[in-house]
Amino acid sequence: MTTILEQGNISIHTENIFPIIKKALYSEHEIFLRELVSNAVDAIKKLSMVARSGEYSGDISAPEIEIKFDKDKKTLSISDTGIGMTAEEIKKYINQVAFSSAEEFITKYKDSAAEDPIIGHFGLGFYSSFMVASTVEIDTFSYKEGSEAVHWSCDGSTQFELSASDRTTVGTTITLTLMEGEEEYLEPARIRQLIKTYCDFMPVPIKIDGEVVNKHEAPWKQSPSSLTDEDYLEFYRYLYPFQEDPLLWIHLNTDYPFVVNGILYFPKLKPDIDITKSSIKLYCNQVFVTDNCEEVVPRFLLPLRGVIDSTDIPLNVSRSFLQGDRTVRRIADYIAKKVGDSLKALYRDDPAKYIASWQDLGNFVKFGSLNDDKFKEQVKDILIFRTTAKLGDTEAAKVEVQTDEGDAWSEVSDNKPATDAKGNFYTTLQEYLERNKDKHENRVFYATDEVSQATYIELFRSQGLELLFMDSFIDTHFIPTLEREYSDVKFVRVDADLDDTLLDKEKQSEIVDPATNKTRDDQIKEMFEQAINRPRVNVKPQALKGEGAPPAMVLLPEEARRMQETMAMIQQQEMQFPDDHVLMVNTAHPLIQNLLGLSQSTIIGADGGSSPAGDMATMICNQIYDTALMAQKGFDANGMKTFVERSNTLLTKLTER
Ligand SMILES: Nc1ncnc2c1ncn2[C@@H]1O[C@H](COP(=O)(O)OP(=O)(O)OP(=O)(O)O)[C@@H](O)[C@H]1O
Repeated sequence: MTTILEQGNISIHTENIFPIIKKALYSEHEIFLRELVSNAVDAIKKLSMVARSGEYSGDISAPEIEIKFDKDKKTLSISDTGIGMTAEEIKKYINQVAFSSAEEFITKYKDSAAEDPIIGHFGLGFYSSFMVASTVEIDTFSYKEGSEAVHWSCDGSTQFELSASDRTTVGTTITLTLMEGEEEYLEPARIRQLIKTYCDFMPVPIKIDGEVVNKHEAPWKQSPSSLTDEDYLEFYRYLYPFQEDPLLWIHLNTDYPFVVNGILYFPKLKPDIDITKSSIKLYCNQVFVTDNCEEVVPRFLLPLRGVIDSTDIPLNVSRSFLQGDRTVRRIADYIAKKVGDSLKALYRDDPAKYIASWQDLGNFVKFGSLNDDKFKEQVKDILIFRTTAKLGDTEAAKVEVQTDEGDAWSEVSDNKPATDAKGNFYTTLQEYLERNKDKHENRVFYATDEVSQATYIELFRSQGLELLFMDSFIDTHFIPTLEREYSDVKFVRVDADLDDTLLDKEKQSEIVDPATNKTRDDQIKEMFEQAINRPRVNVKPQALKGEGAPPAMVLLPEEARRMQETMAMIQQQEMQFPDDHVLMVNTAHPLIQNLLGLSQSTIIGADGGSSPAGDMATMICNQIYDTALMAQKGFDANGMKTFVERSNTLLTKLTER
């Protein structure tokens, strides 16, 4: 058994702890203003609660806070029309550090307090004024009947003085005599700027030199039904002046299991966006806390903008505390889920708007999916791609949406697939795979550039094959994620390889030269190989279906191209066009058939040297190759010169005949 030698109370010497509270509790001096104005707002709220309960019958119609300066006396004063304090209350709440009235007050007036929460909690904020003031005075007159106005003063030591005051109006004035070095707080412009930062949305008008300087209405605290689109946009423009309007917004509104209000806006995402920086502003009860929201907002939501307000996020806490805090993590999860739900609801209720914003919204949804598995799961049904298919009425947008009431999932389907402004249709990957499973099961054909891949796209389209456009800057990174998700599915770029459905099997090559066992395809391959004379180009004769199919196409096999893209990304360079590529020669095209005839006619007449027809065939092979290359990449100066010269020579020769 342990023998207890002594038991007792730990004693704290106020003289020692006081400087610590004054200096170390707050990182920045300017915070004092936020604290004093918060106290003033609390006092005003308290008076109106008391009035509502019938305990006060005086006038509460013009609540306000007024800030005044006296440069000669070096004083700054903050007056409020709040509840005031009696001498007893000063002794209790001010003289006893870390003794807040909030708890007592909230217990007593709990119905009103739930509607309009009090900011202060700790009973420390007032003392932050000693960071900048050598003397702090309180002049206060309580609403309580029979009370007398009192004056309190303290010079920063643990001594105070309490005396009678000649104040006649209910409320409180706090007067700070500023210390040397803190004169900046005598400048109205500086105080105005601090009020704008910290107190702009506090619910009471704050006057400096007779003029109200804060906005004093917080749209995020209003009910969404009372706000118009224009109100939301106006608020966005107020928060982020000179920025492009946002695509859409979400109004957060929850009381349980924690209080979170806010408005989050989706801006247009630019490729050069800094995804590690947040510009969401964090508030606690309409008091600005920080615009570094990295801990409260999931990383992938950082590109969003707007305001989050939560009483459950403590005001005076450090970064590391926020990171480890369970409530903060749950708030972050809640926000992510809410964002996902809102996007689903938009897709369900207004697919046209969803599609119209998709160009930008899509980047965001993909970015979120890349970064957060839960979010990926949530948005997988609303991840859409522009398709070359013309979708009929039955191919409706389907999405499951969680109802607000609970966990019931309802499947909603609308019969008219929406299009974008240009009449393009959009589809989910699931729908694409389902629609095309008979033609090409588990293969997704995609294009990344409508202009440069036009020939390829046209070939697919003419054969009734459906292509998806994956042409945003994030898609290159996103395709591998999709492949992991749909492990049986292969993604093939339109210029990677020709699908069997595009080939005319009946025109497959038969043996034409019994002596050498060569097929016609072999002859075509040889002819091109000799003519273009590029060992790294793989000439591949194939018969394409369809009259519109081109005589030749340059193909970049999927795997090799992706390797090249990754290399380019690592080296932060643009992708070089690979020397190793495929030249697909369409043996079904009349030009190729004629060309083979032309080159063979030269063999007969040839005596070892070059013949005019042979030269012509070589020239045409090169022209065909260059034209095919042109669909993939531009020429360099030399290539362009050769191409133009050869074109002119060919035309000249043609007209000579
Ligand atoms: N302007 C004021 N009018 C009336 N009472 C006030 C005023 N300023 C302070 N008080 C009283 O003094 C108490 C202590 O204030 P203080 O700022 O130190 O702490 P708090 O506001 O309760 O909590 P926090 O530390 O979170 O700010 C308050 O709870 C309130 O009762």
